[in-house]
Amino acid sequence: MLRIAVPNKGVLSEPAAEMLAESGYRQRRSTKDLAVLDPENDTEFFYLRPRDIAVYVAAGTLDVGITGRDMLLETAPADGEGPAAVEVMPLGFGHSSFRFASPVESDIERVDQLAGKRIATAYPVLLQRFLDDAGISAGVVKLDGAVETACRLGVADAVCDVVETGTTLRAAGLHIIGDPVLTSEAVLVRRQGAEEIPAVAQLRRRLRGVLVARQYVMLDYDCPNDLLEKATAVTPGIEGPTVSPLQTPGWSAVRAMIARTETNRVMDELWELGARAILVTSIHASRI
Ligand SMILES: Nc1ncnc2c1ncn2[C@@H]1O[C@H](COP(=O)(O)OP(=O)(O)OP(=O)(O)O)[C@@H](O)[C@H]1O
Ligand SMILES: O=P(O)(O)OC[C@H]1O[C@H](OP(=O)(O)OP(=O)(O)O)[C@H](O)[C@@H]1O
Ligand SMILES: [Mg+2]
Repeated sequence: MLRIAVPNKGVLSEPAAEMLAESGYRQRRSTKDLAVLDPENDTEFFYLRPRDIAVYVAAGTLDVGITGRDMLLETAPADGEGPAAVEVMPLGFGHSSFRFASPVESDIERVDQLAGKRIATAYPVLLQRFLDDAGISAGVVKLDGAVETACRLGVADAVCDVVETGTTLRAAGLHIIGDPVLTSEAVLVRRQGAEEIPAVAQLRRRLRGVLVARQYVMLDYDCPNDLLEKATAVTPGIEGPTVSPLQTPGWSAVRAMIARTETNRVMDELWELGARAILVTSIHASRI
């Protein structure tokens, strides 16, 4: 039986469950359910705090889990201090960055000016590791959340926090300083050194299938044979485009996957080249 940890709350919770459902697994009906059995896939899901997921996976109690890269690194044991969980694959949602910010009216504008200051964060391990690597000595104020308010209330001079749109920072009168300490997204994790069991390999293929279906579209077009070389260079596909003869002499039909974000640019380019009947369709599911 495969045992999978899924975030029970927070921004990662819904998209993680959605991705698993799209991958053909049964998911919980109510947000109060703590576990769900999926007998058809011989799998059990456990709904846990995203911050705790890597801990269960590292201990070997659960085979794999979905959590944020930042949370995985925050809970990782120091080198040689017990088993760790490691990232297996990024899942394409829950993007954020972990960054420093200071009050707009303060004189802290660069990371090196954080020396001797108090920095509030909900990720003290990540922050301390960064400060050690950068050779900056500063005070770390550990908070549980709503970190942005710490400066206004006088417990910190700056913060190091998760930023997505930056709205929360701006509303708190803070501005970003320096480059991101870390860029994060939801990731699949498993125990370091764990042998790949067939059920995990299948889960990964299914998740990758969903990622491909979300990131790519299928493109079909008709093309004069003398333009085929140029046209297929624009649409190389993943393993090469399918080219089949059309009944109209001198023309071929081409089929290839392209990145969803490139759709209109590629269609315009093909049209300019002389391709016609250019059609785009969504991919419902895939195994690549
Ligand atoms: N806009 C966002 N706000 C917060 N976290 C985000 C955002 N976008 C992505 N994430 C990611 O989600 C995870 C944080 O999840 P969550 O907010 O559930 O945890 P938490 O803040 O510790 O818990 P809680 O808010 O319930 O106290 C991190 O991996 C973070 O990088
Ligand atoms: O850049 P933004 O799009 O504004 O998003 C980032 C904010 O969202 C998160 O808070 P959350 O809602 O998880 O509350 P918390 O701080 O209490 O955990 C995070 O800690 C930031 O405060
Ligand atoms: Mg939060």
